[in-house]
Amino acid sequence: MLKILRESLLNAPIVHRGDYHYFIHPISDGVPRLEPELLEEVTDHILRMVSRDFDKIIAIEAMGIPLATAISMKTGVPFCIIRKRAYGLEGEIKLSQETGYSKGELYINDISEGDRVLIVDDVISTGGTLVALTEALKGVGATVADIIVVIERGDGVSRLKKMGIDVKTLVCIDVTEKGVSIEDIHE
Ligand SMILES: O=P(O)(O)OC[C@H]1O[C@H](OP(=O)(O)OP(=O)(O)O)[C@H](O)[C@@H]1O
Ligand code: HPA
Repeated sequence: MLKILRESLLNAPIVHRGDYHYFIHPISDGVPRLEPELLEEVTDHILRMVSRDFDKIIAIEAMGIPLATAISMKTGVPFCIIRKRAYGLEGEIKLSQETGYSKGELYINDISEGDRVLIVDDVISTGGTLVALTEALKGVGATVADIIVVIERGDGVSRLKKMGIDVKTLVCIDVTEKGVSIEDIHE
């Protein structure tokens, strides 16, 4: 299980974004191409790890989108995208996103009080994105049924755990300038 994910991570190239060693991978970048076999391997695994008790899937632009699309088609549950662009619709919520290498704004639309959401994303690193998103969802009154992230690096998961928020991940990696190594894989 997760054979394609494991092998593709071990072959991922590294580039520098300031001091940050950034790995480039089909799931986190769509580069190189995302083969359907990898997307299916990852999506099937996600569906084995989460409770099925959600009525909306939330994806974070950009690379949460292919995952949410596949999960939506397998479950019949609709998905909403947290966008980097404002629409100016009534009720739109703006949040500040800070990652290990970038800062920007995210905008939530069409999430309401009482929604039970599955949050899906490609990578968790510092946890900055998920901290901001989960706080905003709490403000809206939505319930988070599960948070599932494919690739874990850094201390984001323990940062969220200290806040009482459980994040499930498929694989935990370490990234140096030499490449990716696998620390833990949830097969
Ligand atoms: O845990 P953090 O340090 O917050 O990092 C994780 C975030 O970084 C990436 O987003 P990015 O803004 O690079 O978007 P992308 O999906 O467009 O690559 C990734 O998709 C997560 O959303
Ligand atoms: O190193 C990374 N690579 C791809 N996406 C990411 N999102 C956070 N860190 C990374």
